[in-house]
Amino acid sequence: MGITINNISKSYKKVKALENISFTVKPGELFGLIGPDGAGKTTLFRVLTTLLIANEGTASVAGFDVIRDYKSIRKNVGYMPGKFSLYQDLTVEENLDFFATIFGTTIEENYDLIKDIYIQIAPFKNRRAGKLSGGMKQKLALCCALIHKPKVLFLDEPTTGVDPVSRKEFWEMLKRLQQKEITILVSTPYMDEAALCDRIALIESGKILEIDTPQAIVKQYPKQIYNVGANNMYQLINSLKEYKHNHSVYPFGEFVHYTDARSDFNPTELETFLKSKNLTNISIEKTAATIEDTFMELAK
Ligand SMILES: Nc1ncnc2c1ncn2[C@@H]1O[C@H](COP(=O)(O)OP(=O)(O)OP(=O)(O)O)[C@@H](O)[C@H]1O
Repeated sequence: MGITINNISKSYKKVKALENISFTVKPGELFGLIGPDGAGKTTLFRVLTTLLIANEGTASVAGFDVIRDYKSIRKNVGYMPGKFSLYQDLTVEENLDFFATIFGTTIEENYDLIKDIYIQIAPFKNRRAGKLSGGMKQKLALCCALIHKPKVLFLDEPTTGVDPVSRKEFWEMLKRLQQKEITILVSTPYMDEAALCDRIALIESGKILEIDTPQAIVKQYPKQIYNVGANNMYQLINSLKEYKHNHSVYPFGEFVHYTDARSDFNPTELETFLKSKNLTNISIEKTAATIEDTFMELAK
C-alpha cells in the first residue's frame, strides 16, 4: 500500500520539471519531499494522483498503476493540494459533506478518522471556509482529504503560510494519522519539518539529490560548520565570500554558516581577516549541520 516511482520524467515544453525520478515510499511511512519553490514537488504529486501524465517512467500508488488503474487510485488516495482547494462560499460542514458525498460516503461513516482534527474546527462549522484562519483552513482541507478513508495521503505544502503553532499541531496530527496505517507523502519547503519525517527525499530542479532518514542525511555532511556573526550581516557575507579559503557561505538565521576548504582551519586567522574588513562584534563558533546545510551542500 505504498508508492513506487520508476524513472519518472515530465517536461512543460522546455522546462524539465522532473528528471528521471525513482524512489519508493513504504506502506505506513511518513515520507517527506523537501525542496524549494519550483523544485518539481507539485508536478510529482499531480503525476501520482493521476491529474497529470508523465512523459516517461511508471508509478504505482497503493498497488495501482497511475495510468491503467487511475480510477482506483482516485478512490483510494486523499490529496490536499498546495493552494487552498475548498469551496470558500460553503461552510465548514458543507465542504466536508460535499467531499464525503462525492466519494459515496458520509461524515458519520468515517468520523473516527477525522475526529481528532474535526473537533478543533467544529465550533466554526457554520462559518464559511473563506472566513477561516490559515490554520483552520488547513485542518478543514485535511479533513476533506481524509473523509473517504484513503490508503495513501498526499499533502502538498500543507503548512505553507501557516503560523508556527499551527504548523506544530499539524505535524502532530500527521503522526497520529500514521498510526492508523495511512501512508503519507508530504512536501514542504521548510527544512525544519524534514526532521519529523521517517525518510525524506531532497529535490531540486526536478532531480532527487538524496534519499534517506533525516538523521542519516545530516550525518553525512562532510565538513565542520561555523556560525559566524558580526555587526553587519551584508558586509559579513561579502567578506566571507572574498576570503580565499571559503568552501561555502550562506546566511542562516542571525548568523552566517561558513565552512572552510582546508582541513586545518584556524578561526583566529579568519577573525583577523574580518577585522581588516572593518567588521566588529565578530563571533566564530562550531555548530552542527542541519538538513538545510546538507541541502545547500548537495545543491552546490
Ligand atoms: N503548467 C505549467 N506550465 C509550464 N511550466 C510549469 C507548469 N507547472 C509547473 N511548471 C514549472 O515546472 C517547474 C516545477 O514546478 P512545480 O510546481 O512542480 O514545483 P514545486 O516544487 O511544486 O514548486 P511550487 O511550490 O512553486 O509549486 C517549475 O520550473 C515551474 O515553473
